[in-house]
Amino acid sequence: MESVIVAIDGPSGTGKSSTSKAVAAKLGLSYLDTGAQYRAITWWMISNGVDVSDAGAIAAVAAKPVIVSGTDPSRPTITVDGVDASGPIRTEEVTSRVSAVSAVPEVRALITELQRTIARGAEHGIVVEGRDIGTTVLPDADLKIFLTASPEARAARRSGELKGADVRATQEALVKRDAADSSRKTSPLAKADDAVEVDTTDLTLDQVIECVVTLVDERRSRDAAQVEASE
Ligand SMILES: Nc1ncnc2c1ncn2[C@@H]1O[C@H](COP(=O)(O)OP(=O)(O)O)[C@@H](O)[C@H]1O
Ligand SMILES: Nc1ccn([C@H]2C[C@H](O)[C@@H](COP(=O)(O)OP(=O)(O)O)O2)c(=O)n1
Repeated sequence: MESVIVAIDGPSGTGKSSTSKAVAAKLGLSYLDTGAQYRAITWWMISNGVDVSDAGAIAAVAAKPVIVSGTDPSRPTITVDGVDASGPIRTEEVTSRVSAVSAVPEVRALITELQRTIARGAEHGIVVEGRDIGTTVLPDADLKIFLTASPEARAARRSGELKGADVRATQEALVKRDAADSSRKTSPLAKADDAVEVDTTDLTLDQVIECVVTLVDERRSRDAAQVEASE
């Protein structure tokens, strides 16, 4: 089977991580959570006393942390300087600061390069999820998906995860982060022109997974037919 690269983008709570992991596991592909990488560098900045409202200060030290992502979809990992960061990157403190850190062009250049290296190294192909994968990181991806869902549905999903969190406050924080991620100058959250948009508001997670697996299969059949026709 030919290697395949799938880019899955969209705002927070649309189902990118759950869908990407499941699709990668079903199809025997690697999996990369690029949001976790931006969270990891944000955690490092906070832990090292860097003023995250100062883009210059962030840029000056952006190359220091060594971020390593494990790409097995059944057990994704992330370390910073050899330390497991999977817990600390999900704190409210990191979530509220990640948009500022990830808007710094030097940070994006370094992390984008890391993401391309990981994608190139994935033997059987990879599902990469984020905000700018289809537009900037992997513009030649074989399949691009853009997931959407209503702010209400996304907030309900997120507050279900953060046990006891207030849905309204969660929705406000989420909408604010989307606005910051969509309006930054460098590589904003955006749908690529050739991405397939899937509104997940009224779909179950299983339906979304099935939809993406079908799109990958269709893409592979189309490629196989083209190769046959050219032989
Ligand atoms: N289609 C769906 N219907 C209901 N819940 C979903 C759906 N997709 C994802 N979820 C749930 O919503 C939460 C956020 O999903 P996640 O995959 O982390 O989104 P994202 O990576 O886009 O932020 C998770 O708890 C997940 O199980
Ligand atoms: N390709 C990416 C992925 C994430 N980011 C930034 C912007 C996002 O608000 C943060 C966190 O992303 P993450 O996917 O972990 O966020 P959620 O799981 O959707 O809450 O990272 C980015 O700028 N570019």
